[in-house]
Amino acid sequence: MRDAVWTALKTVNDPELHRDLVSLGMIEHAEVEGNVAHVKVNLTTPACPLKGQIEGDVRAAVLAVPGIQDVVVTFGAMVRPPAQPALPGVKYVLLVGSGKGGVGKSSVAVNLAVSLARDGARVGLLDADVYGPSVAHMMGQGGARVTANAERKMQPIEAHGVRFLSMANLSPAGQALVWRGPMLHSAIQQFLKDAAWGDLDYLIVDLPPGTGDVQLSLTQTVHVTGAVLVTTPQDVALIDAARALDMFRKASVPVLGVVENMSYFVAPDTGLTYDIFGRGGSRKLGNLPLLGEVPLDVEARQDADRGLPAVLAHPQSPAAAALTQIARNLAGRVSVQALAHLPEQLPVV
Ligand SMILES: Nc1ncnc2c1ncn2[C@@H]1O[C@H](COP(=O)(O)OP(=O)(O)OP(=O)(O)O)[C@@H](O)[C@H]1O
Repeated sequence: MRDAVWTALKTVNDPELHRDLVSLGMIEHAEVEGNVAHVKVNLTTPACPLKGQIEGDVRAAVLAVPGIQDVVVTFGAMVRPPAQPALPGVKYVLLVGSGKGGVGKSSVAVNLAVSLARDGARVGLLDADVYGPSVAHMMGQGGARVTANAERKMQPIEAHGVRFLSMANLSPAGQALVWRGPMLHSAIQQFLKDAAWGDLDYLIVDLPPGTGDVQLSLTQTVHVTGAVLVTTPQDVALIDAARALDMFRKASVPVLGVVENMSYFVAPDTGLTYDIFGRGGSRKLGNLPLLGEVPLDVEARQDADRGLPAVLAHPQSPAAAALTQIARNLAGRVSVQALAHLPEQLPVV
């Protein structure tokens, strides 16, 4: 019966990778006790967006095996290392960029990082928005100071399950940075290479808005896995987003998808929906996967101001639910991209 269960599992495909779970090395074990099958599936990311579907497909396939009365499906997860790690110990570097300022790029970066960590991934967050570093405040750590460890490396600050570094925790509050390109380049290098990030599945990088020195520095310093483009749906934002898209393409950074922020607003008193900036506008950016639409949300803004990311403070709110799903969709896209060129048979992890 055990063999029949394995044969049944070979008919279940990962919905995104379009290959069966056995050849993908995702079945950690499949045993039969009496008439109950116990199957452990090792996902390619703890933030798997299709866990429910995989569970349903496994159950259906195994229950079809004659003699099996019940199936217990458990899950583990290990983010597979890419062929080329981004940095020593860091599997994937994901840039969060925008064309225009103020479209919610930092809010998205913070909530993506916290959401992936909540799902069980090891996550770092680098605030590379050196001119307007807001990540520290949004993480509730505006007053914290970065220290050096025994090896004289910068020690990331830990908050909400995420390790992060921001210029805001290095320079005195309220002081402007007046830096030229080469200084910025070395600051970014230090943040990436002279910091004790430890082992990370994902390092999320909040870029400054627009197309400039920092973006270039980053793509020259590490192997970037991909970028997420945040935009609001109105034409003036989309024009700048298209420019950012072009920059990523020229730097050979794959754009993993678009987040449409401030997509719509649901009035709390009437429940009526208002498309203030023109919902769905980000589809004009062409054939990019839409990772999700985040509504305008007063609570999410208040949460950001008091340093508690919305996915933690109000996880059930529509904005937080959208951000959680976006984080999972992104993790799914990273797995797909990383595992796109698979050998025929992968070892079980
Ligand atoms: N969906 C949303 N609903 C309500 N407020 C939001 C939403 N997204 C972002 N905000 C608020 O809008 C403001 C700007 O957001 P944020 O700082 O994330 O933008 P940004 O694109 O990173 O800006 P910058 O150009 O400074 O880098 C913040 O006060 C944030 O809390």
